[in-house]
Amino acid sequence: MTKRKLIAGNWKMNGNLEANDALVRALVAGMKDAGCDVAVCVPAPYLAQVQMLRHGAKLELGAQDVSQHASGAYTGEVSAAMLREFGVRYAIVGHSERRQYHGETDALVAEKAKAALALGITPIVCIGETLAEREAGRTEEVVKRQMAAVIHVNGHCISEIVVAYEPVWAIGTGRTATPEQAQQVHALLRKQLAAATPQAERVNILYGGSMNAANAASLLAQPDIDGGLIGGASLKSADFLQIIAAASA
Ligand SMILES: O=C[C@H](O)COP(=O)(O)O
Repeated sequence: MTKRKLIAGNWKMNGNLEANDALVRALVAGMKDAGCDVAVCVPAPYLAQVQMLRHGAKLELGAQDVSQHASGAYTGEVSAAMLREFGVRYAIVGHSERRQYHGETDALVAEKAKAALALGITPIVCIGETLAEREAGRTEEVVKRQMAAVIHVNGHCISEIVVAYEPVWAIGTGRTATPEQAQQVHALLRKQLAAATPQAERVNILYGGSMNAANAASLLAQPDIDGGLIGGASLKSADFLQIIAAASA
């Protein structure tokens, strides 16, 4: 049986009550026949709103981050248990924007993935090299290091995660990795997972970085690209629905 692809929207710090309402209603109406899994990762204050709007639909709910701590004096943090109360199925961890602007390290990202898994939330673990790292020929070394940290901490349940390969130079820039460039890294990650678990084929490895309605089909046709983590294009229902359609084909 072929694995279902996963299309996850990452709204980042965008949205408001009115715009979210229109977007989610359009998605729920337009994705009735989706042949892939679909999620939207929304800002924490809107989890309750989107949970209510998606009621009864196949649209899954995701968070954009999760604390590595279970509870306690950690001002500003949101725990996996809290996310669970709002029906959250996925939590992005280690997005490059959090690594870059919030100093998140490989070790912290691995702990966040562990905290999510402990509460039955699937972490979408983001990894990817910067432009400088790619140009220095360090792509393989960087993505392997980021992946290894997550495998090290989550060894026995590593097949339960989702991986998102997001080359930093492709995020929000309109400069997409070619299908071949992305496939090359995805294959490498699959191999690394296979060394850690006999169930590496189960793991959805998503591509992220300027994926849009026009380029989704060619990226998703690659053997190791099992879906997408979509930023900008997930804010427009028509574009996001076209990507969902491409992943359903
Ligand atoms: O999480 C999503 C990625 O950062 C991709 O964002 P983008 O589709 O706007 O390039």
